[in-house]
Amino acid sequence: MTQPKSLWLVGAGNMGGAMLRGWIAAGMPPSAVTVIDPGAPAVPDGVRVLREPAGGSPEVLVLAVKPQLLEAVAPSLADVRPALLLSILAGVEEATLAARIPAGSVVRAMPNLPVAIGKGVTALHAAKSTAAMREMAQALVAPLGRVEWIDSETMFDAVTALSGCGPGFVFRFIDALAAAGVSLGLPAEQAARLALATVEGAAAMAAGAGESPAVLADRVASPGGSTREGLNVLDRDDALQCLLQETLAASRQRNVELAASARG
Ligand SMILES: NC(=O)C1=CN([C@@H]2O[C@H](COP(=O)(O)OP(=O)(O)OC[C@H]3O[C@@H](n4cnc5c(N)ncnc54)[C@H](O)[C@@H]3O)[C@@H](O)[C@H]2O)C=CC1
Ligand SMILES: O=C(O)[C@@H]1CCC=N1
Repeated sequence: MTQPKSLWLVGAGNMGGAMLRGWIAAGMPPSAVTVIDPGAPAVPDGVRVLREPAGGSPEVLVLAVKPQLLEAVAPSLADVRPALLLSILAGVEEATLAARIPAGSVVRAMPNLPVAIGKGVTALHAAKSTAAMREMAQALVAPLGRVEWIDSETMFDAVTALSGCGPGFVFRFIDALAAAGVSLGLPAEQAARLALATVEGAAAMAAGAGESPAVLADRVASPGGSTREGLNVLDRDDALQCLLQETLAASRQRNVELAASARG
């Protein structure tokens, strides 16, 4: 990996912390990283933690605070001149970021929580970045899992809804699968183990298979069998499809609102 000489992580909560764990596990030297977070988060050994910037500029600044905090945080970064600003703020556009933080290049990123274990997805977009800083951004997130460049920033809110928020929806599905098992009489703890292992195995199989998930689903559903009966419930009036469309549309709409309020 092309290591940045210095990286500031502004905000090391759930997502910033997950990226930091992923980077350190992938071999980034802790001494290259400074976390700036007044919440005094727990960080890997050797990572410096400051409550606020204390002068100087890093090569890479990763912005990982809540989108609603951009206005409050930006003044403390007004004199910081990173070569690359990598923002993971949901909804907040590159132009909004560039107007507040004087970085050489701005790259927008949308990671998801499994980056902590190197199994995440990170979407990237950069309208005005130099090629070198695009490469730096890509090299930075590559050890965290899959990387996808998004052609148009207008698609970023949709990507955020799908892969950024997606783990939340999958975690909820695992719980719902287990609860449905409990409703059939299974003990709760056993149902939870069965649901989790089933999703883990099915996802790993789908990731490694040459066939689509639709073909794999048909392979589970032997004609006249019980899986088909269950799939008929999910497919009736496109019930599952409609539910997920509504789910992603609601998430995307929230990102649109966050972008509008960050624009000011
Ligand atoms: N949680 C997730 O799965 C994902 C989150 N994101 C984005 O990541 C960003 C952070 O979200 P979470 O980590 O979930 O939130 P969080 O609330 O867990 O973390 C935010 C962190 O910012 C810190 N903070 C507050 N004020 C600060 C300041 N003035 N300077 C520096 N740090 C400050 C807090 O102490 C906290 O540690 C958001 O913009 C969100 O859109 C993006 C993809 C996925
Ligand atoms: O829900 C949130 O605010 C963030 C954005 C993407 C995933 N989590």
